[in-house]
Amino acid sequence: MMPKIAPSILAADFNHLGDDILMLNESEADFIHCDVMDGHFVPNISFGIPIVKQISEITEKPLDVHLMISNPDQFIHEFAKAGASWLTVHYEACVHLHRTVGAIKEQGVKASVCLNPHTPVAVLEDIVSELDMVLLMSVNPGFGGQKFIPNTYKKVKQLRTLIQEKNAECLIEVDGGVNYDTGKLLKEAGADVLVAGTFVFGSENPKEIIQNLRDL
Ligand SMILES: O=C(CO)[C@@H](O)[C@H](O)COP(=O)(O)O
Repeated sequence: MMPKIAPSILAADFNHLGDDILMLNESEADFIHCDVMDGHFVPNISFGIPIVKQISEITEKPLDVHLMISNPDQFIHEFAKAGASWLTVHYEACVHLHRTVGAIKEQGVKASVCLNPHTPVAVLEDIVSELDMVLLMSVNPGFGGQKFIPNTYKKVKQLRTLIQEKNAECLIEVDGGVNYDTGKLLKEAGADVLVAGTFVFGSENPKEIIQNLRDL
């Protein structure tokens, strides 16, 4: 099956963000991936609710909002109101993960949980059947343009096995260092959604890159 492609606007040109969003409307992108960073859970600050809201006003694509923040429960309602179709929280940031997932669903938003590179897939055993998506980080979260961590291929396969064992209906998304080479191997390992920032926006022709990633 063709992977879905979620360009990460962290690598977009923020002086012309509107133009990049309109360009994505014309592309084959399946989602727009929005990386929200708080300078506490991750060592970087990106953007927050007002930017997500403004993007939602002009995009035709579902917004896939990745919350790299501490205490995400505090902001679920606000991000849902701002137009998120998908909300991803970090396993490592949630003490009561089951409650947090329930709170996301109560807003009518698809619920997703993210694992950092060091967190084993097995921690999701008792929650995977409640999830719409799992996001596997293939770099340490906080920055675009980092090198892909190859252990991710094994985690994708383990997660696919877990999803099958539990009869869950849950997409596998991978984020960080995605290009044609890593993207192809991720697809073969069983990934459903590829997030790509630098590879898309660092190119002369982002729409072509998105198309080619889908056709891998
Ligand atoms: O969440 C993150 C970084 O924390 C990612 O979404 C990156 O933004 C992916 O960027 P590239 O590795 O594709 O540049």
